[in-house]
Amino acid sequence: MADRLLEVSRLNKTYADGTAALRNVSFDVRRGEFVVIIGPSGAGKSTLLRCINRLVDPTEGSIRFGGLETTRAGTRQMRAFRREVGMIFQGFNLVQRVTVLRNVLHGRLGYMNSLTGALGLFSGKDTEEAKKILQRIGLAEQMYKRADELSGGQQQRVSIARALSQRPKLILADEPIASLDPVTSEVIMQHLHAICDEDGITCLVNLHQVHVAKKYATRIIGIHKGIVVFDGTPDELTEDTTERIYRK
Ligand SMILES: Nc1ncnc2c1ncn2[C@@H]1O[C@H](COP(=O)(O)OP(=O)(O)OP(=O)(O)O)[C@@H](O)[C@H]1O
Repeated sequence: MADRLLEVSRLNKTYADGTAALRNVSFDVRRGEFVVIIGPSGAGKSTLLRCINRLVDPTEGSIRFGGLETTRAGTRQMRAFRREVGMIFQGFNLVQRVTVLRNVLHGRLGYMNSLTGALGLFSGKDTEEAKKILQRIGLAEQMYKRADELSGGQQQRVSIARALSQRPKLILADEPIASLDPVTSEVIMQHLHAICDEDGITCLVNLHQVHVAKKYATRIIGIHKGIVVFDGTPDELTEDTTERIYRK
């Protein structure tokens, strides 16, 4: 189907110590979906996102992104793939000592050659674009501050802005609100959801909070011990199913 962006098929990941983190995971994601992955600690949520962005090598199975089999992609194809996939992490992963604006511009590095990238020679167009993104996410006044001068919620907004500056087709967010208070978490989820919705960006988010998943997801995938045990709409996720996902 043409509107399928991601196809995960019979994915297995067993770590070197024998831990089976993912078992036969299969699902497709259509363009524009906002998918939330839930499951208890250790269920395999991070491993799944890391296999999709190729930070972790799957043991078996296939991951197709826009038709590209990422598990067999060459260097050039991986470079293009990395430009099209934005990552958001629990710990923000910003460069603390540089400005907010420069952190956002780092999203453009995949489009530059290694020399201009290493020297930080961002174009005027990229800089203007980064400023617009910061305005959009409510951080225009902070753009010349160092990243470490910002609150956790502001830093996470910077990391959303950095992902956006890549002009991604897919955003993978690994527990983006796990270290934030409930009010700040809400702000982050609102920004992430609104941006993906407005720009037609597909999003996969790992979350621990079921009520947040139900509020924002167009679709929820529940993982228990490496197995997909639920895949449906927020309305279809009953209390019984939630208990099944989180059972010990
Ligand atoms: N590098 C690794 N080596 C060995 N085992 C690992 C490694 N990374 C994760 N695991 C194990 O794989 C399983 C899945 O872990 P993963 O971090 O993917 O789960 P998770 O659902 O994201 O958990 P959390 O919500 O706590 O982050 C766990 O049993 C974990 O201990």
